Amino acid sequence: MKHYTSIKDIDDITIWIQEAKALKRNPLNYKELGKNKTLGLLFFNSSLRTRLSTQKAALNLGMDPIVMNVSGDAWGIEFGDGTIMNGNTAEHIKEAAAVVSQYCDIIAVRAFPTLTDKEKDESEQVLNAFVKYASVPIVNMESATGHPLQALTDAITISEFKQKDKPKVVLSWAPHIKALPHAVANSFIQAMQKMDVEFVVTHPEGYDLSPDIMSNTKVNYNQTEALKDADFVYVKNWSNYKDYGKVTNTDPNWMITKEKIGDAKFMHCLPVRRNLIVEDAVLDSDSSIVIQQANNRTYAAQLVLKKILEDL
Ligand SMILES: NCCC[C@H](NC(=O)CCC(=O)O)C(=O)O
Ligand SMILES: NC(=O)OP(=O)(O)O
Repeated sequence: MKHYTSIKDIDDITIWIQEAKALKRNPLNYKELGKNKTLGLLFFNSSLRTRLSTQKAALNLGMDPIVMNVSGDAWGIEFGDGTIMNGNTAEHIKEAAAVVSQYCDIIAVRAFPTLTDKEKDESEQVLNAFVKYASVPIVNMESATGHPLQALTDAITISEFKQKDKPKVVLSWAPHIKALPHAVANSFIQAMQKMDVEFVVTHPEGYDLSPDIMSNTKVNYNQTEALKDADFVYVKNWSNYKDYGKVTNTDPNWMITKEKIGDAKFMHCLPVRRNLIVEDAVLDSDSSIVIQQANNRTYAAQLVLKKILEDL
């Protein structure tokens, strides 16, 4: 594999899940594979899990990770083509990506959307500029429209915890005070489309996600109906997609409660705001598998890095 930028880079999710589980059983089996190889992690946004689990994955493979908070610490990077750079940006992505490529064998990038410029976000300006101007493979650590390391993690976690061949998985929107990206929901939907699951998405009317992502995925605007007989309830807030990046609904009735999820397992990518997205009673119960889910971030990242290293 060259780059890992979206769920579309997964050729066979069933095989990938088996491979990730094998890495989890023996995480140090490929300690020689990444020897003397450097992974550069570039963060334009905050992170706890991605930052640590991707480094952990690299270390398990014998790689040397180096990390930079690009926003704030680096020079402001210009992404526009032909821009007269007399504003706040000091160097162009053409130089920045070419330079970093000389220090790193693989570059991983986190760059959230603007949530104000839909066209720019959907063009994946930052991620695609790295793909275009870097001379080494690029890994998406959450971009404007996708979080494929998270969604691979989620697929592995569902496979581990499922009690039946074809579990029912529900993606439910939940309220939040801030405008959040669509990336986690987008990639989760794309991963579930590749899995053998009964899948339904529930959210308030008007909060429909991109039709390109949804394709013919089932939507039910009635959360109670959607959650019926669920085995996994995956919860995520996202801002309005049509009224782009706006928070047009904060209805607390969409919060996930113990009563609502019943016997289902609760999943969330984290960080999660307690008693806004989900009540304490869920997170503090055995229904919640968010900690085990976050653990799998390491093995999802390790599998992706292993596949790229093998093709270097
Ligand atoms: N990487 C996992 C989620 C990252 C981001 N969440 C956030 O920004 C939450 C921030 C807050 O709760 O203030 C998102 O939704 O895409
Ligand atoms: N789930 C996730 O990506 O967490 P971080 O934002 O903390 O990396």
